[in-house]
Amino acid sequence: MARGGSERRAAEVTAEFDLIERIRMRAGARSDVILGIGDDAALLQVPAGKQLVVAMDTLNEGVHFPPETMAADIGWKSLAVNLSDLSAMGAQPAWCTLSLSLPQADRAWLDEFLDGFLALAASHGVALVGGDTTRGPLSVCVTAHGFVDEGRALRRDGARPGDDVWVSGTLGDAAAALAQWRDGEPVVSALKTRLDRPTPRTALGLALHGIANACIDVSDGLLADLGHVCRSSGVGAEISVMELPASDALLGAFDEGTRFIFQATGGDDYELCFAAPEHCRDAIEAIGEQERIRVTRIGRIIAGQGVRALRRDGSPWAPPSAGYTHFVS
Ligand SMILES: Nc1ncnc2c1ncn2[C@@H]1O[C@H](COP(=O)(O)OP(=O)(O)OP(=O)(O)O)[C@@H](O)[C@H]1O
Ligand SMILES: Cc1ncc(C[n+]2csc(CCOP(=O)(O)O)c2C)c(N)n1
Ligand SMILES: [Mg+2]
Repeated sequence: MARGGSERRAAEVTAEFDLIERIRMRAGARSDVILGIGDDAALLQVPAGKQLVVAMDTLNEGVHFPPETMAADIGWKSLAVNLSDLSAMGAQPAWCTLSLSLPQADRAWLDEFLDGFLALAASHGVALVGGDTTRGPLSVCVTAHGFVDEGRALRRDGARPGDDVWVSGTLGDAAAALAQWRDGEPVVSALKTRLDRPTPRTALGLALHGIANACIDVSDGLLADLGHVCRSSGVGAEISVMELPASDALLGAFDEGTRFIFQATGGDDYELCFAAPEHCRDAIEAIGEQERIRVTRIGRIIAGQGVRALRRDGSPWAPPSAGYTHFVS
């Protein structure tokens, strides 16, 4: 029998607090969380001599992930993209908040979501300190908070002509997985993992202090994101499309022309792109070995403006777009 308005509202109130309680029970603890989930706001202790670094990113169903994405993967990715922003600032992550908009109070979905979210949080020592739970189309908004030594953050505005341009890991896997999904093809599992479970490059970001002059994480696409660094720094850049690092899975699944588009413009990579002086080359290679992460020199910063992508013979390579942009159909 259909329930009346006040009875239905009462059931929804119970459901909301039931969900919040399930989150609170698993949120993780840190000694610098004075007051976590349960009051009007969280109370957090920033260490002396540190600056607080704050990032926020949202994932919307159908925009940031395909509707059939597993709840645990949505959980992982929603935190990963935020930790990726902190890594690009060279920050040590500490806390996060989670705003969940859910079509219905589905406990099983929430538990799986938390499995992914909290596995990544625990691996980075991050405590979930608050959030918001509402009904609406599936949307996940996370903030991540971390620390840097005063004045030491890696920023977008410090690249200088003559710097090398580097990128971590490999590029294009996530975009390739998305293309296979869109085309209704079976998605190669190594590519799908890169789309669903990006790895924040936290240790690399921390190790780049005193080395990188500028840094950004690649979310919209390499050319678009390097473009942000160039604009902020008042410089230009040249990159060699041939030098862009590719995974074996990508090399095995796509021809060169398609692969270059994914790598240079596809986005969803969550690798770090950074500018560093030439004399830091050995140090950067050593960091890559120590952190067991591939680091590849893909070009250089030049005077001027804009990012130019070049083919092997030095001729310009022009992709259909530089990267992902919201509100463009
Ligand atoms: N609605 C908003 N209100 C205030 N600041 C915003 C808003 N949207 C974006 N910003 C700010 O604009 C800057 C650029 O944000 P943007 O989302 O483009 O970068 P990003 O989060 O690093 O990239 P991506 O979202 O692709 O991962 C950031 O400083 C961000 O905090
Ligand atoms: C279903 C589906 N369609 C498209 C994409 C690709 N995509 C969406 S947003 C974005 C940039 C980063 O987002 P933001 O700038 O909002 O942080 C990218 C590369 C996807 N992942 N899933
Ligand atoms: Mg953003």
